Amino acid sequence: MQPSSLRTFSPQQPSLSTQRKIPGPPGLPWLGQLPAFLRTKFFPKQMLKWAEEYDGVYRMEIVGRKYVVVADPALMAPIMGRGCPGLPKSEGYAMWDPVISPHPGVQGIVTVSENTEIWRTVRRSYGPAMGLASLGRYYPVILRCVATLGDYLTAAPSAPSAPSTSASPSLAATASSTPPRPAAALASPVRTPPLSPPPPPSPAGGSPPPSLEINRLLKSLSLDMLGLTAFGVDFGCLRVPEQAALGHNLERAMEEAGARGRNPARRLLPWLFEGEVREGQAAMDAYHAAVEAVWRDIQSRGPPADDDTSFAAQLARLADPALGSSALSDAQICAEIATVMVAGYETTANTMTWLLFALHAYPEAAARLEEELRLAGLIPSDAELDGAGGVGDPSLDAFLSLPGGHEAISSLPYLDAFVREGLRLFSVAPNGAVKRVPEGGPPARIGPYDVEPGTTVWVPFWSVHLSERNWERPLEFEPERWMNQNPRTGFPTTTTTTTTATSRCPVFAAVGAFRAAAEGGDDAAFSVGRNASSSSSSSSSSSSSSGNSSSNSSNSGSGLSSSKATRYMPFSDGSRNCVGQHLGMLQIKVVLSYLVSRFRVRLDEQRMGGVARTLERQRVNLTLEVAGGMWMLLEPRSRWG
Ligand code: HEM
Repeated sequence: MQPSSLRTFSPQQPSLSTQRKIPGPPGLPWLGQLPAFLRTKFFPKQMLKWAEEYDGVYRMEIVGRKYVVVADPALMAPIMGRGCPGLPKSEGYAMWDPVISPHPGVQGIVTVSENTEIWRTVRRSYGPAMGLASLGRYYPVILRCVATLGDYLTAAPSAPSAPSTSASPSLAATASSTPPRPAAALASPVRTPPLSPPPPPSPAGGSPPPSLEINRLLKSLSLDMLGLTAFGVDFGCLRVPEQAALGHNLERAMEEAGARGRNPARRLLPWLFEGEVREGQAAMDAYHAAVEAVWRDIQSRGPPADDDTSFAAQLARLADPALGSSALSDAQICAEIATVMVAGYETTANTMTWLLFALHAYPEAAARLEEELRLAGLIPSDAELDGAGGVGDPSLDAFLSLPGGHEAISSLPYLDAFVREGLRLFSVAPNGAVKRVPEGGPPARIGPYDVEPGTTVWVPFWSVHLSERNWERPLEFEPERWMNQNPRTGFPTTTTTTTTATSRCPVFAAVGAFRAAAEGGDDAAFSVGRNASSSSSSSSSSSSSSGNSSSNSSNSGSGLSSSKATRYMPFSDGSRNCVGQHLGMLQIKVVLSYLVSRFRVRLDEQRMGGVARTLERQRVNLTLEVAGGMWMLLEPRSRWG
């Protein structure tokens, strides 16, 4: 089947169809497709199979609940809220609330269903802290963290939070303007973290590097980066093993909340589950204590300076009593801190993990990336390594002396393509976005369909990113495909050949007409019934509210410039897209390029059973990970590491 970007559809006005006309897999009465979900080990694959079978839109029912699943790029806008308010999020997100806050009813911006006034206020305030213009302030902090990981991996003296005793003379220059705070009492350890011990120093040309569970290390790195960039707090997860308990508590808390969401008996009859629920609750309590400690730390700094638009400063402003009734309470601010940690922790760490895996699994792409980094001067030459005389970190120096700094790194074309392709093939949020058509209102119009109130509308990113109807060779890792693709929509930046769609029935013909309209940017095709005449949250729905102005403007110059179709949404899309996407991308690019600069990265084939076996071990709680961790060998490029 051809990718939809290559199709032409007749632009006839489609006739509306009811939800019942949407095809879907057979299911049992009331249970619906539940047995199929329970049978499958990795349900994103099952959903992808159905997306292929039913041409991108299908209907499901699970325990009496109605779902419409959409993987068709042309139908996304009215769901996600691109150029229109979009649908509210499913109330199902509330299952994560016990992690976000110990206070019933207090939510963070990621779980709140409607785009409420608080959501708008918070989101708007994050703009200056998380937008592209703010990235410069975070770059040295990110470098500091990744250099600490590099030192840890080579068992060199770890890069401390006090730059003066740094292993690298140039690390001192990376001190941020806001000095990081020590993390005393932040972690409240509940579980002992099984961090891989640092490998013993390897003599030059000596024995092969030891195997390391890299995902755990990258999770610690991710928390350290979040702590320093977002809150100005040094969690020290990489340096101080006990501090890594913060990540463990967060994961355990998420696991417990997920288990309670799937099985309400766990909440109602906790004694049935022996110590598990108690242990899960203890992890949640410890996590909340850590979050409160972060907030106390931010408060202890006093009112932020006028020109301070850091994330911590913006949080402090949200709580300013001068805002009167609009000021957020301590509980609400803590919920926002907890939210940002939930949202930015595993997503970033697991993406970095899959990208390191990609270096091994796709050696040609890895070689091209290495070549680009070498040409940019980011992989020190042998002469530079020898000249370093074993002092400091030549890789870090190369990054620090790169003209253009973080902007130069962000715009390396192959690195960008490599990361984007990784975010597609290893969709770290495979479940995607889950929305709903509100009860008691009109149906939502999605493409040619009227979708009934009370229906859950599910956009699984795994299906969107890996469907054969959306992409050519979707299961191949081809960074090259990004060389002429709009980074936001995933569609080619030049108009390409077109073919005729196969229409299996009149409903599909109607869908086809909507696709044509989507690719032509016909707004009329995207009105969502319930909101067509409402302006309720439209003012805040554009990504500019998060300072993501470049996201929208990146369409310009594209052959699909006015298009609302999108087949690429690792950071979601529309009004509820990711606030931290620019920061996340920068972290990922710096970490990946730094590790390539300093190490040769290989999978521990023996332990992981090879590339295919590793892929078979993909699993998902909230994010895509590998069961049992990712064991890898990182061989220093030189004896200095
Ligand atoms: C590779 C890294 C990341 C990926 C792939 C990612 C992906 C996503 C996705 C898919 C959503 C939408 C979730 C949903 O609607 O169910 C989201 C929302 C969000 N993300 Fe990220 N994220 C990443 C990093 C970060 C970072 C580093 C931060 C913060 C520092 C962050 C903060 C948020 C917040 C606050 C939201 C909620 C926005 C709202 O609902 O208005 N994310 N992210």
